[in-house]
Amino acid sequence: MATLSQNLSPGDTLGHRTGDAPDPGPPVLSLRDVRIGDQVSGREIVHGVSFTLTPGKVVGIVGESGSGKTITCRAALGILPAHFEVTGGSIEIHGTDIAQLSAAEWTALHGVTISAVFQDPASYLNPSIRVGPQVAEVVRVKKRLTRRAARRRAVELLRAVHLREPELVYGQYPHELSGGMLQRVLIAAAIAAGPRVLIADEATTALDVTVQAEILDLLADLREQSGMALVVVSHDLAVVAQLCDEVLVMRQGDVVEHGPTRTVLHDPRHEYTRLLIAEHEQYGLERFLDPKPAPEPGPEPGPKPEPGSKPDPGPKSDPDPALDLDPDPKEEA
Ligand SMILES: Nc1ncnc2c1ncn2[C@@H]1O[C@H](COP(=O)(O)OP(=O)(O)OP(=O)(O)O)[C@@H](O)[C@H]1O
Repeated sequence: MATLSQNLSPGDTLGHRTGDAPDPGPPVLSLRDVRIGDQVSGREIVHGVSFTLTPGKVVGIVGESGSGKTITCRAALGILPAHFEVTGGSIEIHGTDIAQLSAAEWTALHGVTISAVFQDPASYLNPSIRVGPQVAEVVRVKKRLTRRAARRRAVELLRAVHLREPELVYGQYPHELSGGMLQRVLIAAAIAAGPRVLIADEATTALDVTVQAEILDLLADLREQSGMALVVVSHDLAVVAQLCDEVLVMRQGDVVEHGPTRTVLHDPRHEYTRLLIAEHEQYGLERFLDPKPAPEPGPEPGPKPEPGSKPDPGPKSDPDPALDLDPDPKEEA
């Protein structure tokens, strides 16, 4: 699969690139013992979530329905429902406590530093506006491009998320596109301003298996090529096994288990995690946990893949200049 943002130069802000020595850099997002309460019922909904995202890192959040995954993400995005509030702990984006941010500062961060894709893309797009201009608007506002440059950029982004005939898609209305196409449009809009963190909340749940696999590849690509960090919320342990470095297992507002994905999925400590894994095994989770051994060793065999390691995606194709996630506005305008 072609890759995204491959022409970021080494000094670009997104930093981490495939093949670099691991230098994660300072956290882009960190949650410390975050508690969230519902002011109406007086109930605490989330009882302390902590994790740290450095550039290029992918953290998964799994757990049963209603366990607090989405609310936790919404807290990190500063978009909690009206009667919810962070009642304890702290959330920092690039070292700044979000409790200190003004509305204008949030507006500046959204899309540029932190962005999100949720399930049900249709509800996030305006049905009466063609999809291309909706993506172009994000670029125009966040990257301060002219209308013409923003249009060109939007088409590039639609191509980058592997929509065939991006020019045609640009002029289509949401109802003319399939669920998978809409989800790609939403991803295009979410990555349009080159965010350092993308929160993907059940972003592939509604899609068929093939489209889901393509979108997961796309997210993995973005992470590898641009150093974008990801929070992946999913019911599906196979998604987490494929994509995430670390996983949190939530149940009823508690994090019952948290650790490297491989460790948690191979050696679950909590009864609930064991149950989740047992439920998934019938759907072939082991495919992702135990990738096939490497083919016949050559003269200098590489290390044997550890159980649970991600399959080697193979060499990346040549950089495509159209795929720079963070173009210089001066050049484009
Ligand atoms: N907008 C809202 N208004 C009222 N209660 C809400 C709202 N959003 C979530 N809740 C409640 O907060 C709790 C946590 O919900 P949340 O959506 O975070 O769960 P989740 O783990 O993401 O579940 P799912 O996997 O079903 O999306 C639940 O009890 C839910 O009913």
